[in-house]
Amino acid sequence: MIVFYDGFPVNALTQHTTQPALEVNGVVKRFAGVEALASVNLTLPAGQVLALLGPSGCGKTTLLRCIAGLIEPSEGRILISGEEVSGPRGCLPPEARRLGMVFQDYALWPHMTVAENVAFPLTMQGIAKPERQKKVEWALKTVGLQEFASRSPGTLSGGQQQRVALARAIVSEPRLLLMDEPLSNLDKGLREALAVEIRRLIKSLHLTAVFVTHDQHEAYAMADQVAVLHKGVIQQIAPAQVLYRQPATPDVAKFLDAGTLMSATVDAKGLWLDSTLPPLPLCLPNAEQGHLQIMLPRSALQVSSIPSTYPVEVFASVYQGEFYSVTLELSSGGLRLQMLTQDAPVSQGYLYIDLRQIRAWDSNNRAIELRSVSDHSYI
Ligand SMILES: Nc1ncnc2c1ncn2[C@@H]1O[C@H](COP(=O)(O)OP(=O)(O)OP(=O)(O)O)[C@@H](O)[C@H]1O
Repeated sequence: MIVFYDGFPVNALTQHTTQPALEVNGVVKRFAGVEALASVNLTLPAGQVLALLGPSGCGKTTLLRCIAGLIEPSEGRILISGEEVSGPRGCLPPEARRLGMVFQDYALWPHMTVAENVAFPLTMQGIAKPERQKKVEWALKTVGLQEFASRSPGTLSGGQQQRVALARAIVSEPRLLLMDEPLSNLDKGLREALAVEIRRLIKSLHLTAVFVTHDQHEAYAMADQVAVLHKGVIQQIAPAQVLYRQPATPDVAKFLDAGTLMSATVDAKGLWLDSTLPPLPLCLPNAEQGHLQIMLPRSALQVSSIPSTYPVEVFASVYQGEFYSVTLELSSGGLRLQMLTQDAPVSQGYLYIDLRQIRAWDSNNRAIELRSVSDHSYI
């Protein structure tokens, strides 16, 4: 089937198939003495955008480069649209993988015009000039830069240069679009605008894309699924809302800064945040006892003037535009908790906690479900 976008055929972009666009199976990458990736598995359906998110050194770029064919995995297989591009039988070079790539520093050739930069992959493929011109025109129009075709990249702004890089990445109808920190060289306002623009473009062309970022807001703005990496391991792959509300491990919760992470103890009396405070009415299934890691999400906390078991004081409050980021101190214990509020916080009050929102993990970092032993969800 040939599909047209803005009058131009984009057949290869819109291959309708049930095959995943990308499969990564048991990929390990070792550099001398460093295991950058430890058995990574993921499957990305066609038409989806995946963000690789995580702290510096967690292996995001290594994974993207393995998918691109820029480095060879030590173990495992990578399939693009069902074709093995990396595995025990060897590795296809990047140029044979039919990918589009966008880099953080744009990687445009300064001695070529914008149009020549965009045409470059087509020239390498030996595509004849008339077709090349047509496709370059389409790609530049798609990113809104048709007026800039004869300009030198050096005369463009950062955002415009990244759009040229994007045009070059899509011009040869890639099976997969790969982007390495595509927005991190741009200032905040432009980053947000371009994130939305890139996502719209990817969706309108029915592309499948994988991008690396260390910025969770960028990941949420652009991706359908976010994979959080920690020390070469994918800890969780999920849509942003699931990730934020139900982080699979304490490392994910910590990286997303989704609330206050702390250790706690559970016994027959309840969940103890601190030995000087009354326990929360929560228990484990089968009445197990022991040490846990828990997270109290910001959204689970409220402060009221109506007395509760937990008197609190506002330790610090930072106005952040539409809300205040507040650090509370539990009066009796000195324990500090993070919360958000839209109204200017009063200096003291009583804490109410939505018990249903508390997340817990056992000593092996496995998520476990807490059960309420109270009739109330807020205490
Ligand atoms: N060519 C290399 N030789 C040796 N070690 C490497 C090489 N490339 C990456 N590493 C190591 O592998 C680990 C993962 O690096 P990688 O660049 O994938 O992380 P990252 O998550 O992309 O980090 P950042 O956000 O800082 O770019 C790091 O410990 C890094 O030092």
